[in-house]
Amino acid sequence: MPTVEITAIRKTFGEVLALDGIGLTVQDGENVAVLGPSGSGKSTLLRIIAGLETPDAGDVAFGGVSQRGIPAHRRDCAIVFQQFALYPHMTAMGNITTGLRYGLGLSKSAAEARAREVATVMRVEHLLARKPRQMSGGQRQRIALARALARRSGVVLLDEPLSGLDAQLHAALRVEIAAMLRQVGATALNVTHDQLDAMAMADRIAVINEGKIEQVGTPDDLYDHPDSLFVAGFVGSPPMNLLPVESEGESSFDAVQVKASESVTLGVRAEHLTLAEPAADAWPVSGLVVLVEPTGVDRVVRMRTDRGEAIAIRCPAGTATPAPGTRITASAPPGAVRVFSQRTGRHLGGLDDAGVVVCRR
Ligand SMILES: Nc1ncnc2c1ncn2[C@@H]1O[C@H](COP(=O)(O)OP(=O)(O)OP(=O)(O)O)[C@@H](O)[C@H]1O
Repeated sequence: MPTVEITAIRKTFGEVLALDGIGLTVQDGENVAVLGPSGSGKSTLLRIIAGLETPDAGDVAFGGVSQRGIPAHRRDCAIVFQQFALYPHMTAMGNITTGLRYGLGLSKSAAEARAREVATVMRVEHLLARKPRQMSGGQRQRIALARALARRSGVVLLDEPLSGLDAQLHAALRVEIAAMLRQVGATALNVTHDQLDAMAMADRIAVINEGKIEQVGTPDDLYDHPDSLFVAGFVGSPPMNLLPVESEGESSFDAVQVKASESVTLGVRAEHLTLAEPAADAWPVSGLVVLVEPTGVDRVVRMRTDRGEAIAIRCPAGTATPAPGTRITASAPPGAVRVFSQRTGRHLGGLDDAGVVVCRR
């Protein structure tokens, strides 16, 4: 399967700069999620890779071959859109085979054999004689995916393939799609605004914001080592707790003095805060309990500090949790705290790096 190389892609729509120098390489057989908020440029990037949109600058290459000037229907890629876009008057079999017959030039019997093969893998054989209106949303999406995979393209592009499905189906199909892509070995790009989908499905995630890539990494990289405030606040559920501090100022961590040449923000994950008796070197942060959310696996205690920051603390299930309105103190091991520049939004590397000193008062 081809490697997809995206180099310095720029795209404007009139005044709007949709993509601002995007570079990304997806390895042979790898599944990369492009994760970002609405309007960040995800769909535009996918459409450029598919050849449905032309970039102002930059290039897309499949397996080392530039796709410049190659029309969408001649590129070795299949795309699954958010809207399933099945032909309503055709059966599922017709929907899968049409492209194979008229796009790839397969005979009717060869196209139908291939459709049956992929339908078996997708467990939708029993739906082949049905028309879209006779299927549920999840079934229609499986057929749309089967249609894309039946092309046996080297590159599979998915644009929010799970949106509009109910929560249970969404979670089930997420697992199936990821397994299916692995099975066919396709090089896949999967656009989503849902970080749980990205974390669950992808080998690596490219986080995109305002037309630029913020960070590319494995789900664990992004979670444990966010390069920017944007990634820290976007990846993870709950997202990283963020505590702004003016330069030479005090933070909501009671025991902590920050000495920095610029204003910084301290970040700490909910599971690194504990309500248990703090270790001697731990950093305490106090506030009022707003809400306790049982998640089944554990409980998330929502607290508001005296400075007004919203803090989430993950507590093991079965432990006693404080009632709303109670004043509590949580604490974090200093090593779990990340420091970000407020000016650039970037991670400053470590507590003592880049002119930032964070120490006990
Ligand atoms: N055909 C177009 N004409 C004008 N502006 C466009 C066009 N397509 C996209 N844009 C603009 O480009 C930016 C990126 O849009 P894009 O659809 O790629 O974002 P997205 O991240 O996929 O968003 P969503 O998750 O809401 O689909 C947005 O500001 C959008 O308004």
